[in-house]
Amino acid sequence: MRAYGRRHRRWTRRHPQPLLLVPDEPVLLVGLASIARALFRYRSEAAPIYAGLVLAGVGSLLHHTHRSAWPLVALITVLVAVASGLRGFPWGVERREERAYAATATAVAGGWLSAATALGVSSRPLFTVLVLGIVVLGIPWWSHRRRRARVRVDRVIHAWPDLADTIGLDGSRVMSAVVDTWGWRARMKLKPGQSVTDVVARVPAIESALGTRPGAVRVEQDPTHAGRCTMRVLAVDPHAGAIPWPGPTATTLADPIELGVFEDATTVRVPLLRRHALIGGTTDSGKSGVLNVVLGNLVACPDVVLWGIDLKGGMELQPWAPCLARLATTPDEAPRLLADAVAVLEARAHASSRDNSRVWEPTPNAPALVIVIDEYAELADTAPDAVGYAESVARRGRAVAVDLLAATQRPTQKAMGGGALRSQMSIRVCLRVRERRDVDLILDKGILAAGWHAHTLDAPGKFYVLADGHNQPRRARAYLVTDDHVRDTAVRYADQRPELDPLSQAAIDGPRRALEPPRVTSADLESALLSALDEAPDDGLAIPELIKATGMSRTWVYDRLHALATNGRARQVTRGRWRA
Ligand SMILES: Nc1ncnc2c1ncn2[C@@H]1O[C@H](COP(=O)(O)OP(=O)(O)OP(=O)(O)O)[C@@H](O)[C@H]1O
Repeated sequence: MRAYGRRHRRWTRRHPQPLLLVPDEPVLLVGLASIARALFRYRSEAAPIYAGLVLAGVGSLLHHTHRSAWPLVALITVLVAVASGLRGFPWGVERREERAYAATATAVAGGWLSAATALGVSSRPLFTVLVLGIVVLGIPWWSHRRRRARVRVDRVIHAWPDLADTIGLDGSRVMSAVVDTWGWRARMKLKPGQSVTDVVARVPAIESALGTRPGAVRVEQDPTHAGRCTMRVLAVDPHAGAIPWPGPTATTLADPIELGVFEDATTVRVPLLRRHALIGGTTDSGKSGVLNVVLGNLVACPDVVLWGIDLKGGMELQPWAPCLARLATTPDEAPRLLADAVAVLEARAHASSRDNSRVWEPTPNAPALVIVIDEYAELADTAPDAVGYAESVARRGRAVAVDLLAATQRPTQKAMGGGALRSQMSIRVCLRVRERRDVDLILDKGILAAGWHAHTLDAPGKFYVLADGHNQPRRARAYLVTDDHVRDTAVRYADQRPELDPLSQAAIDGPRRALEPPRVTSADLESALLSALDEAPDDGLAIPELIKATGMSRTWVYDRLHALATNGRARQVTRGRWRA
């Protein structure tokens, strides 16, 4: 018997028989049901045809029942087309190109319906126009990337219960999904007892089931619920090509600046208020690109006055000139500009201590002052007088909202003042560097060993950022701001730039000071310590961080902290950690 079974199995393997399904339902019903299922499944692809059929049906009905209503149909068409073009209403589209498409499609469809109401669907040119309209308007619809992505995601969500069974996450559910530029993200609810660790362990299986490239799926825990997580699916590698700048997103200096995107397609957001920034990288690494992203945002902020120093003859900053209140392009102008910045910060510091206010809150009437320096090493070489002022601004400017934004190709010890300037720069952006040791010079000592491998960055605009909230080595790519973007943005905001407040302007207009390198007074150092304590996180700053912020010795820092603690201006949060 067993031998017969074996022979039979072998025979059926060699001579496979067609599978004969015997449905319980009548064949016609089963056939209709599968057609209906297919029509429903491909509803997005077939939408232009369905829309054409609906138009033909409604047109025919209106022609027979309300032939004289065609002007009303035409009027409604105009109103809806205008609303879709301006607001995306009622189609729920936001992007400009999508709104334009919606308005055109509405106008064509409504125009055709008005004509069909008056003349009848079968009148000769109308039928041809309908078919042509379906084909012509269907082409952008069928090729639209976001629509296709949305359909793919819908299908994945639909098929998820089966996929989840296959990959060992049975019982998990996709609650919602959103399509974006890089792919899509879904909120998932796990079966009781499952955790995000189970999902992370199955990421390769998920990638295989979804048919993505390896590394395309990331999973993040929902911070409010242990049984929920977000699954991010990257359809394209965000760093594969240049990423177009979406335009300014900041409307005040208090808004973080969006510099670009990390490898997992999350946006790089960096807060600039009361912080100095250093951008370093070898030639053609994209330093001016990063400066342009920052400037493109700052020109849109009505609470920032911008000054620029560009000793490469204004090559980089000149296009922003309509938005810069001052631009120094020679070794003579640069120290004068920085000396004026020091005068502004001194006047503000004096006013703040008189009014007993600790920090300068930028507003359009009392704006912050941001000084952008392209190629800082050039400044150190050709205008050494300016360096003392720049360091003074770096040390004392934060509390009074006078900030530096410096780019440098050669982050030499000399240019960086032996690290004194760098230590004041709490935002550091490191693009591609030629030598490994430059990573330590731009970012921080020992950081190369911690995985910040900027020497391996392989395309312009790629960078690492070290700043508040960015303490891990994650590769990012800056948005690409084209020359046209720069020109358009500069023209757009040129008329909206604020002026310095009267106090700061008076400090500049006052008697000209001799260009001596500023002396560092104990009041300066104390204000640097106070501003560091003011900006300290809730758990305070450690003594080495305060030593770095002031450039002073441990003993000096301890002495001042105890004196400030006695006056109630500083407190020890935990052992060895202080804040205001
Ligand atoms: N974010 C970016 N994405 C893609 N390409 C970029 C990006 N930033 C810059 N580039 C390209 O890299 C090239 C050099 O950029 P950029 O001028 O900003 O470099 P740089 O470091 O300022 O150079 P230099 O040291 O000579 O001033 C340009 O051709 C630019 O188009």
